[in-house]
Parts: sequence; C-alpha cells; structure tokens
Amino acid sequence: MNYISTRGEAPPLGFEDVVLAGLARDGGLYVPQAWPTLSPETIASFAGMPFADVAVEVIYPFTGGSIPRDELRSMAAEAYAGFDDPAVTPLVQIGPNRYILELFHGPTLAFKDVAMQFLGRLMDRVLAARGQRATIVGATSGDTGGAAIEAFRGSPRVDVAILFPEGRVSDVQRRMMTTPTEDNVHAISVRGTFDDCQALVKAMFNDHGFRDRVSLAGVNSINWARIAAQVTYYFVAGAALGAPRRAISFVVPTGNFGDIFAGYVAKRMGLPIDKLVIASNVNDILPRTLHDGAYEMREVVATSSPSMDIQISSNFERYLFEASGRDAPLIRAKMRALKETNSFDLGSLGEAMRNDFAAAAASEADVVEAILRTRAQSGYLADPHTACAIVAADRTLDDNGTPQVILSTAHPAKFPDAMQAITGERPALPARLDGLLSAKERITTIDNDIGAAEGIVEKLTRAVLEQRG
Ligand SMILES: Cc1ncc(COP(=O)(O)O)c(C=O)c1O
Ligand SMILES: N[C@@H](CCOP(=O)(O)O)C(=O)O
Repeated sequence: MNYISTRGEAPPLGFEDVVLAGLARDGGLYVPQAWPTLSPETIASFAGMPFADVAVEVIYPFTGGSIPRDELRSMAAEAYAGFDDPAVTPLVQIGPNRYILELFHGPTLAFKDVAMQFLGRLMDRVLAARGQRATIVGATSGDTGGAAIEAFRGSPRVDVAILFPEGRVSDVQRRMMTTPTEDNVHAISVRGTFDDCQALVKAMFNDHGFRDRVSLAGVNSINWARIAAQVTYYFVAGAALGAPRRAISFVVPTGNFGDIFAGYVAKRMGLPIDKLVIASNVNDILPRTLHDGAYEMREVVATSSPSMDIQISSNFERYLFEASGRDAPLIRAKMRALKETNSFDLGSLGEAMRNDFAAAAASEADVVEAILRTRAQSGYLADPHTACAIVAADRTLDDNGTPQVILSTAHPAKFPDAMQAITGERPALPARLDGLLSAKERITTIDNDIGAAEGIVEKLTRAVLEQRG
C-alpha cells in the first residue's frame, strides 16, 4: 500500500514512511493510493469483539503488510489496556434511537487518546527498527497536545514540542501539557490562535532544511495513522448497532475535520452510514461552506468548546481531493487561493459535499440549552463539544428509526469552568488525575513567528540531547 499526496508533487511513500513524514514535502496530506474495503461478514463479526481486535482488522489493510499482524495486535492491546472502560469506547443510550459514543476514556479524557496511544507505540517501533530519532512538533487547540505528551513522555527516541494558543485552552487542558516532568516533552504557548499554531507547524514542515535537521515528525491528524486509528470506533459502534444489516448515522463535533474524515473513510471501507453530520460551534466555517459552496475564513471566536475554535480545517483538503476524483492540480489551486485570499469556491465540489455530509452550527446559547435539556431528559452530562453535536443531530436528523450516534469527544471534567457556568456544578476529575491542578507548570511563551518557533524547537531538543550526552 502506497500513499500519495493531495497536491500530487511529493513522492509516494509506504506506510512506515508516511507515519514518520507527517505533512508531504509538497505541503499536501497523504492518503492511501486505494481504499481498502471490509466485507459485510467481517463488519458483522466486529459486534462484541474486543476494541483492540477490531483496531487490528481496520488498521492492518492500511499498513500494506509492512507491520506483521501479531505486532499490530500487541501494540493495540497495550494501547487500549489503560482505558478506564473495558469497552474502550462505550455506547450510552440517551433516547429511543440516540446513542452517545464516549471516546474519552483514555488517559487525557479526550478522543485523541484513541489514536495517540496507538500512534505512540507505532512510531516508537518504526524509529527503533530504523535506529532513528524524531522531533515531533504539534499544534493543539487543547486536546491533541495533552494526548501527544502523554503518549510520548519519557520516550528515548522522540522529543515533543506542542504549540498551543495562549489563554485559549482550559486550565485542565493546559496543565495536561505543562505539568509532565519528563525532559523530552515541551509545551509552548503561542501569542495567537490555534490556526496560527497550525500554520507554524506546517511552515516548519515546508522548511525542508529545518525539517531534515531536526528529523521533524507530526502527530496532528495530518499524520495518516491518526485517521486510520480513529476509523476503528465507527466500525465498533456501527457493528454494535446492527451494521452492516442496517445503516447508522453519525454526528461529529468537528474542527480540523480529522474525526469526521475518519467516518468518511469508514464509509469508503464499507460501513453503511446513512448521514454523516458535521457539528460545529459558532466557528462555523464548515457548515457555511456546505450551505454556501464557498470556504470563507472569518475571525476565530473563543467559545465554551475551545478545541473546536478553528477556521482552517486541515483534513478538509483530504476530502476535497477525494470529491474531485483526486485532482491534485485543482487542490493546489484551491489551497493557493486560500493562502492568498482566505477563501476559495467549492465549485462543483459543493454538490458532492452536500451529498456526503449534513452540517449544523451551535451558538453558545444552543450549547447551554442542549446540556441542560439532555441532562434533564436522560440524566446524561455532555461536555460543550458533545453538546454541539447534540444540537446538530436535532437540526439534521429525522427520528426515522435509524440509530443516531453522537460522538462524545471529551469528558466534561476537562472544562470545569464552562460546565460550572452552565450547570452550577464542577464535574470531578477521575482520581488518577489527582494532583494535576496543583502540580508545577513548565511553559515557554513565544510570539506567532516562524523564526521564534523553529528557534525554540531546536533549542529545546538540542538541550535534551546534550543533557543525555
Ligand atoms: C474535544 C474535541 N472535540 C472535537 C474536536 C474536533 O475534531 P477534529 O479536529 O478531528 O475535527 C476536537 C479537536 O480536534 C476536540 O479536541
Ligand atoms: N482540536 C484539536 C486540534 C488539532 O487537531 P488534530 O486532530 O489535527 O490533531 C486539538 O484539540 O488540539
């Protein structure tokens, strides 16, 4: 299995190279040359199967056989052993045909752990086999950063630097990045937005001298392995609710378009999905794009669902590549227009998008109403990101008997201030995180400037190497 870039000007790579490459050298994102499919019998067999075993069946085809199945099996078993629910991603019924898919049972209480716990082990294996080291630089609006630092803390082959937008993540999210004491993980606060942080990361990948000097690798969802691992829970939930006999609808809180793209991939692999719904907060660029046929950036607004305060949805490029019949020159033109004018027209891809997705945005008042109503009706306490999806489900889905799965991407305790303002109560962190709120923090702050970002990454990683001799 080879991977090709959405911009068509980077060499195709095999799975292991793609895991280490992050962004393609032409600025594009890697996608598999062909979509693997799973038979209806295989999908049916996932019902009741342990999560880690389904992960192996879903991920193996993407490896092109480069990782033996038994190694994949032990990586998956280890990755999911630490989740605090034996189902890993349990389904909770909150209405006659409505389910919450809880993706927050990993160490950092957000869906990112599902892929990151696996990716940490996978990268380590690839680097060890090659005798290489890597510098991971990531951008976070709150959750990817903590999950990455948790997955790689103490790794002898990897240094991690995470850029986060100053003052725009919750205290719990920030502390998950700033309190680990291992010297290979670093949290860098950037005076800017998440989009600025992501642009800095992409600029580092596009600076080939820097990229090669530090052996740059990425763990944002630009890394294909992140998406592949996230596909698993669509199959797990689908099979539990009767797929492939019946179709299922999924509603996905969306920011960087990674999680919902994983749902799109599950569909391409054979999972019968009725509706795939993009849910956003007031940073509604994706719902606006679906309705207006034009991707038009606006100023990002801080909300109670900070992880979705995003305007440039990286993985949308992967979708456009697919929707256009893999027309790399067209994607290059659209991404050039985005860079130069902060917008581009979807043209004929608008209709494809409307066929593939539905979309709706939640205002801050909608989020409050959805959290309170859901708790009153079913006793279920949703976090603000999940609440955006509840609002989108109400606006886009009919109660026609099709099971509706709402992805719950974070635990409410990750956003105690927002939850207290909405419900009057502060949800408690699990006991294993005792101490998080009082531990000493380690943060470096920089301006939104590529020179400053590259400088600090080189300085921090060099210091670690020197310390280790
Ligand atoms: C809690 C939470 N929900 C939703 C999202 C959006 O997911 P994606 O960026 O994959 O669209 C994020 C961040 O990515 C998140 O951290
Ligand atoms: N919401 C994310 C933003 C980065 O997304 P990723 O899936 O591309 O890593 C976050 O919490 O950091």
